[in-house]
Amino acid sequence: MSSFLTPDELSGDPNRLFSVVGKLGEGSYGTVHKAIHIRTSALCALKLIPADDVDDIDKEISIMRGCESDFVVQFYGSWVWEGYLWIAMEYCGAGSVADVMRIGGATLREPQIASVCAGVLHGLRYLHSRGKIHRDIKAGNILLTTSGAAKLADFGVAGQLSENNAKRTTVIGTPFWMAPEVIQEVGYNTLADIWSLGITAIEMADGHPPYHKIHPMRAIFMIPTKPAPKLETPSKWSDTFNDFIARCLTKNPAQRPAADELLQHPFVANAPGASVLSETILDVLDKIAAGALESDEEQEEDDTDEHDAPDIGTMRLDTSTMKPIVRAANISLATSGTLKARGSEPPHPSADKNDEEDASTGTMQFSTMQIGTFRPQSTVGAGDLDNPAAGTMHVDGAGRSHQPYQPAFMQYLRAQQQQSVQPAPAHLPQPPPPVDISARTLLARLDRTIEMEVAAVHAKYDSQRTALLERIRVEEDGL
Ligand SMILES: Nc1ncnc2c1ncn2[C@@H]1O[C@H](COP(=O)(O)OP(=O)(O)OP(=O)(O)O)[C@@H](O)[C@H]1O
Repeated sequence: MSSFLTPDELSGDPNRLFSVVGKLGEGSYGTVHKAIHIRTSALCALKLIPADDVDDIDKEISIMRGCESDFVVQFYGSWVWEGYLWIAMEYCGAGSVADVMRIGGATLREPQIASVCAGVLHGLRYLHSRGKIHRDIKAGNILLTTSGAAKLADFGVAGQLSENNAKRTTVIGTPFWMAPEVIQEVGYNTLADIWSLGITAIEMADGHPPYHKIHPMRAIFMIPTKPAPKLETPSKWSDTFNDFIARCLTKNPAQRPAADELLQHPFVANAPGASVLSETILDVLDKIAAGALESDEEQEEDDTDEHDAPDIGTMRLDTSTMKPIVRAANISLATSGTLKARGSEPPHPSADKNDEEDASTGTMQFSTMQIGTFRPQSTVGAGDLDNPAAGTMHVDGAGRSHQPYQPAFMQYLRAQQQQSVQPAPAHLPQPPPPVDISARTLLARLDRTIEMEVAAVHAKYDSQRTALLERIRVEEDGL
């Protein structure tokens, strides 16, 4: 699939090209919105990143731009416009695998995990054959279409290997999913992604990665020193699945199989097609339509009161200090359309107390400052978009502060949001309920309805087709 954008649309103000339907989620670098390309009516996802970290951003774009695979989210175009980088990309209607598990309230079944792993391995085979390392494989970075196809996304920390530089040493990724050799800084290559896939398979089965109850900074020390993790209850799963995980989680990268080889493993070689996820996705879309996101938001607010510790997002390198940065992925709610983003598991509330354990316990002494810097969401540019009340100011190189630019559609969405949440003062009569629904709201509703109908048609087609194929197979076998 190539971009629907014409060359002249790739310059100038992107506001004129898209009608934004609502927010899909928020990562550690920016916000993602569902949008319609006005000229073609094509749906797409728009990622907005404050353009103050140009090196990182250029890398994400150049890696995405060069990819043409059904297993990698398609890049359509990008613009730098008044302080923000806009990236238009393929829209994946079911959100991330992490979203599906969270909103569905359940982990995935073994055939579903096999189907996702097969998609991820196809995506990795494609990337690795081009010398690219994803470096952040986890359920939150695997997107699903409404028909259940898995695609790799979020190339914010991906790396490119060259002939002169066949191994990387930068510590990067999300702590629980990191391969031992990445943490040890002994040099790593594409096989680091295979380790992260093994951890992701455990995440899809158990609902969280190994060591999730331990502070991520401590987990970083445990991953290289402890034996490779396994499923929480191996006996609940097939031997084939247990073996697939053991192969991915081979501690010595020299013995770890590559994506090509793993695609022959019976766990993925016999994996069912994407339709195995259809029912779960339909259920999730139903829950969203029934207001699951709204109740989720309330829950999120309650949780925020209880736990002060930040969610841990992807680690990236601070180019000025050459130390990893852990940005808090304090993610807010999708206002319409698809799914809310989910960060990594929050660190255990009591974990900080244990940061500096006695070396005699076998745990290395460390403090978070040695590993990197926690940056609360309020200091991350993207957070400013949604929280003008926090009044966060950006400071430019000359020390001048300035309010961040807001794209026109963000101002519109925010005004709409404020209208819907601000109660009238108690002493004034309540205004009559609004009867004049805006065209944008109607369009958003229409879009959501059609999307669900298309997903339902897909699911129906897939199940009838599977049944007919089975009948054909039985009839032909009987001949
Ligand atoms: N192409 C897309 N189609 C549909 N939803 C998307 C798309 N891209 C992102 N999203 C949604 O937006 C959320 C945020 O995505 P983003 O890539 O900014 O951050 P993340 O990967 O969740 O976090 P981090 O950057 O910390 O790894 C995703 O979790 C997903 O719910």
